[in-house]
Amino acid sequence: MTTLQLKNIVKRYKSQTVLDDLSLDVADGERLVLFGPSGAGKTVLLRLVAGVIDPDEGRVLIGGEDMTEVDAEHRGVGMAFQNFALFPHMSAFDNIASALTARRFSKEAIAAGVEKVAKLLKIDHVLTHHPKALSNGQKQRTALARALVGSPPLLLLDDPLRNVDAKLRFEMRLELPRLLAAQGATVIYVTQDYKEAMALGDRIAVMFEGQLRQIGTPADIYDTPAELEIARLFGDPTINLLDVVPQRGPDGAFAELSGVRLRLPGFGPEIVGKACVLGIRPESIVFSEASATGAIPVRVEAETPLNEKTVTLTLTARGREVLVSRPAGTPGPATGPAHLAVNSRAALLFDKESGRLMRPSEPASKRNGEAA
Ligand SMILES: Nc1ncnc2c1ncn2[C@@H]1O[C@H](COP(=O)(O)OP(=O)(O)OP(=O)(O)O)[C@@H](O)[C@H]1O
Repeated sequence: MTTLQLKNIVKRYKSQTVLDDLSLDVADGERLVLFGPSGAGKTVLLRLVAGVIDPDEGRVLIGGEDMTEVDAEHRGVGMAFQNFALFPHMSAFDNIASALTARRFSKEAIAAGVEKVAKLLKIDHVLTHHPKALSNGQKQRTALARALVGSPPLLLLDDPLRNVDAKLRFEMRLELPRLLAAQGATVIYVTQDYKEAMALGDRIAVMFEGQLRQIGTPADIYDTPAELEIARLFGDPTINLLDVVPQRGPDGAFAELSGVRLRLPGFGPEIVGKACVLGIRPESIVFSEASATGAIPVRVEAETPLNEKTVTLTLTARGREVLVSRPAGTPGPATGPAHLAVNSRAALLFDKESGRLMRPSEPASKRNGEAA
């Protein structure tokens, strides 16, 4: 059963169309991450599902029932906001309990519910505190506890980790999937952080300017981003993007890098002579011997050691920057001349004009048989 269906939703504020004919299906128990830049319309979409605002056009179905005209409190939806939105005059306990009091639970049932979720979120020792006496992390957990306490079948979380420090964000990124899975709820989770999106989402819906531009598993989005803009937003260091005009060779199309031919497996005459952008993730490139087939000469400019990887900036013969990423602790070249081997099967080709990903015309099985 589909828990949530949005059908052709349009939302306008004055002359601005904030949600533009948006349709989306979220399956029962699925964790869908809504990812996109600031102003994309993510919060408006969540508020619309919650029933806090109404669409100008389109329908909102929850559990197969049309809820478009139903009030927020009767939709069975839990929501946590990025700014916590806690009641300042209430204790953490009362803030969490406020989600239940409207539903006429007994005092004992409320206390049991609040304590259970507070323990889970490790805030059971601060339940008597008012928000001003809570750290940002505790406020964030209190807001989350309030959203979780009634075990709503549909949970809407609006960038709940945005205002917490990096350490807590890291911890919560690990903890939240387990916590949300234990709840068994269907979750829509908004974030602008691609790592959070990849860690938390069964699927990621990428949103720009009120439209969903791509929906897929984290691997789908990372490996085959539908647009240049999406490719740029996923990955650290960011994907290498190089302008190329593919040419025709004896074995199919190729692009030239530092005077060396990089084959574009599966692509045919349709891309020859066309302005394209070649996308190569830094981890799809390794340093190689000068004598290796297809070795691309570069100059190593600088190296940046990060936590789990080392990133090297290189320049091609034409002065184009290419980043290479390798696991930390593995040997790399000194500054000066070096050679690169590119895994051409992992290379992506985008139409420069439209920014759309171009798909190879030959089936993958045939391409897999070719040398990289
Ligand atoms: N009540 C409102 N009145 C007028 N415009 C609004 C209103 N609420 C939202 N908007 C506009 O709708 C657009 C989308 O806003 P929204 O808050 O959904 O973006 P977002 O993707 O959640 O961004 P962020 O990640 O920064 O929270 C913005 O241009 C915003 O200015």
